[in-house]
Amino acid sequence: MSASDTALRVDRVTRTFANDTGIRDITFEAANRGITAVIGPNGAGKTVLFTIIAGLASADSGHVVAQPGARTAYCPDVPEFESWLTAREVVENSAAMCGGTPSRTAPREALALCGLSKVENRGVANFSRGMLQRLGLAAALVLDPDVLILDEPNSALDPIGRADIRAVLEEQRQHRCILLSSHLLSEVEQLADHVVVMNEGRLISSGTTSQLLTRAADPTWNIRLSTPLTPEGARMSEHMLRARFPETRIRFPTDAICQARFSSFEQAHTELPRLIAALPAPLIEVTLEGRDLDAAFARLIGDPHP
Ligand SMILES: Nc1ncnc2c1ncn2[C@@H]1O[C@H](COP(=O)(O)OP(=O)(O)OP(=O)(O)O)[C@@H](O)[C@H]1O
Repeated sequence: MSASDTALRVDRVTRTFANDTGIRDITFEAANRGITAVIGPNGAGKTVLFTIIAGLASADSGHVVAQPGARTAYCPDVPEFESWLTAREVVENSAAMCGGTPSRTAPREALALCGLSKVENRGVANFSRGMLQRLGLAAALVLDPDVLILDEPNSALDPIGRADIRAVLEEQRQHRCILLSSHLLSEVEQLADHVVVMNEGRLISSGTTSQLLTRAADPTWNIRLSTPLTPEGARMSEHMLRARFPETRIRFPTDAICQARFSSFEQAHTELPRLIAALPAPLIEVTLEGRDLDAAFARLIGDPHP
């Protein structure tokens, strides 16, 4: 990533606590347009990292380098607001912190974007956690930040709310650097350009979403046949294919799927087309097993039961 494409560089950031928890030696870069997701199990250090990037906490060592004059907004997972304010007042107060610089997003527009127009005049005291999350995002958007940090922005949202916020982030990614953490890995997979994986305070992987999926994937393919085989046909095919491809683990988990596990992606590159040609029926689909972020994440953090 060139310096002009980089919104911020996290350089060997360490912050530890008395109980030996915290984060250690975290280094990565985030692009100035797009979504960088930070994922990791509970206690991995995502919030500690975000509060340091946002300037709300300091590191023991290391640096966070942003573009000169860049504005940062941080939204915690369930933000808290003064209970006597209305939603609109919360967002207007936030906009007032812009210090006279015109924001790309006006308060009422931000409320509308986050699905809060109908309740903009309601007091926030009785807002649900999901509504507070929407409001936190609206209050952050009116600041027109160059770096928008969202700590688990969808943890309290229902499926419709998640789709709404996903649409907002899809649009906002064109204007700013968005850093987000989430345990909903299917959401991350749809949204993120770059994924940073943390575990027990350390960075264990950083790369584009597709690099991560490929790096963590197993060289196992499921080949779906157009016509199911008889049990006898499947047994005979398995026998014949195993004899012909002795280095590949071949089985028929169902009567219409041949599963082939290669020793490496390199071996698969040469063997998979030959195996397909040797199948007893035409195929309709070839998919890489476990090529989703949940499976990649489980493998990266060493979960023996992904
Ligand atoms: N102020 C603090 N004092 C002591 N320990 C802390 C403090 N803040 C965080 N920790 C510890 O640092 C570790 C990382 O915490 P953090 O909240 O960043 O995790 P997380 O990845 O955000 O987890 P979750 O997914 O559960 O939100 C945890 O073990 C936590 O107990």
